[in-house]
Amino acid sequence: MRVGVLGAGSIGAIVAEALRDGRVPGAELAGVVDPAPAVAGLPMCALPELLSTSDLVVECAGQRALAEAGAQVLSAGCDLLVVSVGALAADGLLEKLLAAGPGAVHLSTGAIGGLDLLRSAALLGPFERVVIETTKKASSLVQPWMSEAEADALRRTSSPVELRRGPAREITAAFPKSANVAASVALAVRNWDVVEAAVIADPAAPATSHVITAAGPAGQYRFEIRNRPSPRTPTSSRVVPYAVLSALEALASPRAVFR
Ligand SMILES: NC(=O)C1=CN([C@@H]2O[C@H](COP(=O)(O)OP(=O)(O)OC[C@H]3O[C@@H](n4cnc5c(N)ncnc54)[C@H](O)[C@@H]3O)[C@@H](O)[C@H]2O)C=CC1
Ligand SMILES: O=C([O-])CC(=O)C(=O)O
Repeated sequence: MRVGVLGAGSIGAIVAEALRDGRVPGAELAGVVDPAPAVAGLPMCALPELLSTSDLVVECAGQRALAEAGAQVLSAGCDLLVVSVGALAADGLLEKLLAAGPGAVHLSTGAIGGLDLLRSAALLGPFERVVIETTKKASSLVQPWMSEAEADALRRTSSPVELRRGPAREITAAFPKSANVAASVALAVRNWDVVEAAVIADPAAPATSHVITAAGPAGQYRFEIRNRPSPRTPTSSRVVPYAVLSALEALASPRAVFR
């Protein structure tokens, strides 16, 4: 399987290096598209060239890049592995991608787990309540839409502060580099409206945490994830490129894969 990488920042660079170095059985690196890659020594190319040489493209370039390039990837016949899952909160984007085929759409589990169980349980009956609370280092959560006063208070805070709480669709759009996981949970439970998401800024947070609680007819669940942040891009957890590599391994050589 020839894999193209769209976006070679903290996630994509690790994915591209592993593919280049032959560390994913059955997969090889077709090329990398990024105007400003995080590392040197990758085989850079333009998007049209990537699409003509890849069987599958991994998007690790951000929500806007997925919205702009996703349909083009799929209509070129490449499968697409999405990391910026939160882009799918935009009205109609998932439908547009699914209609753009022949390429198939895959979603990365990214920074969290439990999605398989939530997905299974949602088949028995709708969840009554689902909450995902994300806590990150305060300084990494400043957003362009914040007022100068709010951004300043966030940089200076000495205690944890809940920045926003609301529907998953709104929170993932408000924190596009930090709350893709809220969209992943909503897609797993098959219902955007039941999922409440919160983003909490903690100046002293040694790790990024995601706490997912869910209750429905199949049972009650609580997943608590504490991830080390990426040293390069602290909004992203260090495990995310390895979630991508695990998915690529399963797609390229499916041997005893959990489904
Ligand atoms: N599903 C999940 O659990 C998670 C999803 N993410 C998503 O992954 C994205 C990438 O994360 P990182 O690698 O940590 O960010 P990063 O900022 O380190 O890297 C992003 C890279 O994409 C490049 N880029 C931007 N627009 C591009 C375009 N149109 N075409 C090609 N390259 C482009 C940038 O130059 C940069 O090198 C985040 O923005 C976020 O949306 C991040 C963490 C977890
Ligand atoms: O990496 C993480 O912990 C989560 C993240 O940034 C996101 O969901 O956008």
